[in-house]
Amino acid sequence: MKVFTTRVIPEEGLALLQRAGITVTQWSDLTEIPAKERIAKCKESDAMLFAGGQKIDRAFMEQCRHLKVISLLSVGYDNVDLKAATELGLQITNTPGVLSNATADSAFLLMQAVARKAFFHHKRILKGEWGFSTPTANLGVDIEGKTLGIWGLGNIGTVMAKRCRAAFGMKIIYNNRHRNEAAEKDLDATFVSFDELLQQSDVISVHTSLTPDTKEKFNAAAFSKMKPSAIFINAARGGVHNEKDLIAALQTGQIWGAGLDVTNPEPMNADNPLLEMPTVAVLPHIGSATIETRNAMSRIAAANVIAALNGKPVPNPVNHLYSL
Ligand SMILES: NC(=O)C1=CN([C@@H]2O[C@H](COP(=O)(O)OP(=O)(O)OC[C@H]3O[C@@H](n4cnc5c(N)ncnc54)[C@H](OP(=O)(O)O)[C@@H]3O)[C@@H](O)[C@H]2O)C=CC1
Ligand SMILES: O=CC(=O)O
Repeated sequence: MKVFTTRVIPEEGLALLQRAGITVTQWSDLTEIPAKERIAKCKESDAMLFAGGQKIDRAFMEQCRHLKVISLLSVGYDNVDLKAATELGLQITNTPGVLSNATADSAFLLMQAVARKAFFHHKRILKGEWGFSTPTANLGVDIEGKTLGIWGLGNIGTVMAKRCRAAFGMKIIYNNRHRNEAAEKDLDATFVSFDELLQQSDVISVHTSLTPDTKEKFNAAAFSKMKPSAIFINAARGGVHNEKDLIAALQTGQIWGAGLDVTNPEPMNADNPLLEMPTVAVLPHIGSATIETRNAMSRIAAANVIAALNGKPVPNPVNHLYSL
């Protein structure tokens, strides 16, 4: 049995595949595998393991119907045409749960970096601009006791809420499509409408998946309803906010700051005005990028491949989610 991986995967997942007697071929180049090459590799393989957000569309999958599984090394599957996959009988799997802590930690880090303008100060020091500090200079804002609004209180959103409650005694409000009663009980979280979330939050942290419903939900209309002191955090997908509208909201003081682990497009251009703003912090989509977490993700992605190649039920299917 043969699996092709579109990026070099962490050691632990690789070892699991090899121990299961599967021949692993990896795309070791640091650039994205070209589309033609990807089809050629698919034709030689029984399974594919995808890392990164490369589009997996109907045209590609029509040529790869023989695959026993397309195993994603990610929890997000917005890059896959799930409807087409299911119609073509292709199993798609993901790696939920194990990356929730690391990803929430990146949102937590961004929240504090924005509140204290940490990235801006770091850039100034690099430029030799330590400067003369006065009691009214270099001021950020406190987080303690403020209201955190989570949009998408699922696995990652719940960890972010826990962290913020434990560290800063934040009051938690949230908006989902469905109420999360367990989190309401555990975190004393209050379900609010989307507009109430915008109006009441001091920090809004986005943790929804990217879907037609969530696409560019944070646009001019949404930013105009937020507090001028609000911090916007997005560690989900860049497509959930409209970048032009975010820039305008920051420039006109409609909101105070923004922390982004995800941008649209990725990578962000180095001349993007967001990178020059004192109350903005940007990370290059590193939410799950810790040694422990990426190894855990690779073990799960490998387990999905091994199950599929052995004709067993895959542990983490996502096909059923396309109709939700
Ligand atoms: N920055 C990074 O590196 C990473 C980013 N991610 C992103 O984070 C996302 C969330 O991951 P995870 O927490 O594991 O997923 P979950 O499925 O556990 O949580 C997603 C949440 O979003 C809610 N949601 C979905 N659609 C809507 C909507 N239209 N309006 C309001 N809420 C909605 C869901 O609740 P309900 O359906 O009840 O409304 C659910 O609570 C991933 O899809 C991925 O895109 C993930 C890992 C790393
Ligand atoms: O963005 C990362 C993911 O796991 O989804």
